[in-house]
Amino acid sequence: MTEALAIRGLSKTYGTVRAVSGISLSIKAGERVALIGASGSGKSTMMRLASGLLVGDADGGEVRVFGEAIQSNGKLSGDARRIRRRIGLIFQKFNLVNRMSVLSNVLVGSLGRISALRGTLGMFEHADREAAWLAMTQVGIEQHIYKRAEALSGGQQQRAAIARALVQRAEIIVADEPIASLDPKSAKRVMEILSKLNRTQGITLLVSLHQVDYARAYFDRVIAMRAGEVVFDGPAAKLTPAFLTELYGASAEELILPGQTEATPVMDPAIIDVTRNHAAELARVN
Ligand SMILES: Nc1ncnc2c1ncn2[C@@H]1O[C@H](COP(=O)(O)OP(=O)(O)OP(=O)(O)O)[C@@H](O)[C@H]1O
Repeated sequence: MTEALAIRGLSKTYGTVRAVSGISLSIKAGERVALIGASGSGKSTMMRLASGLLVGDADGGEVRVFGEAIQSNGKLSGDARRIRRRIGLIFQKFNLVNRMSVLSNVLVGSLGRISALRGTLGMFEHADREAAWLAMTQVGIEQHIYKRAEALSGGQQQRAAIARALVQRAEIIVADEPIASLDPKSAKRVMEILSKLNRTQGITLLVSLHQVDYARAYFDRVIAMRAGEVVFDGPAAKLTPAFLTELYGASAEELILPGQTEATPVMDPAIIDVTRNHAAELARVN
């Protein structure tokens, strides 16, 4: 089976903090993989490295997306932008441009495919708009098409972000704590949509979660991180409370008891960069 994501010997150090330490893993096309770990275990860093939003240390690590190196030896590939189009990025804080319509936000997904001129003039073709409409119906937000993104609930905004990834024709969705800011009902809906996209369209999923219950309910395979390393990679069913306590000691509580440690909604520089790019692209097309 095709390898969607191949990570070999990847590390990332911030000053004296070893955020990711020599990770190697492989995710096959069509797999759904949850990434769990206590706060600070390296999940976000790993996902940014995997998506080419961040480069690893210059000591031999490599990330391949569908066979193409997006980064190696601490350097981003010259083709990183093109390769990254195969990855749909979903963040905890949705990353929509608030003052733009839901439609415009979803159409951003097609910007990588159309010419710069058409993008600049906002000349989306009928097919682009149709794809945006279809994606919005798939996630159930078509009735909000002309509303500003900021007028939507958190769950609806996250679904708009998923629709944008669909318009982008993402083959793998890398979602960094996509449900951490949502109420349980909205969280369940988002997880069901991601799961359905995996089943019906074969979209590969790599999703980080704070709550192991969701990992067990929606994923076949779970990768658990601790202090920058992979400490478990196997079936979700194995993650019993006793096993989690063995892996994490007292920190297991934040994974076992949902809602105990809501992640702080701080935007980091990489995410701000992505938002800025979307905003600049949207400003050009509107
Ligand atoms: N930009 C940065 N500068 C310095 N240190 C960082 C930076 N980003 C992450 N770190 C550190 O790297 C380690 C891993 O952080 P990371 O955000 O990847 O963990 P996480 O598992 O995603 O945590 P959380 O669940 O709280 O989001 C932590 O010790 C963190 O403080």
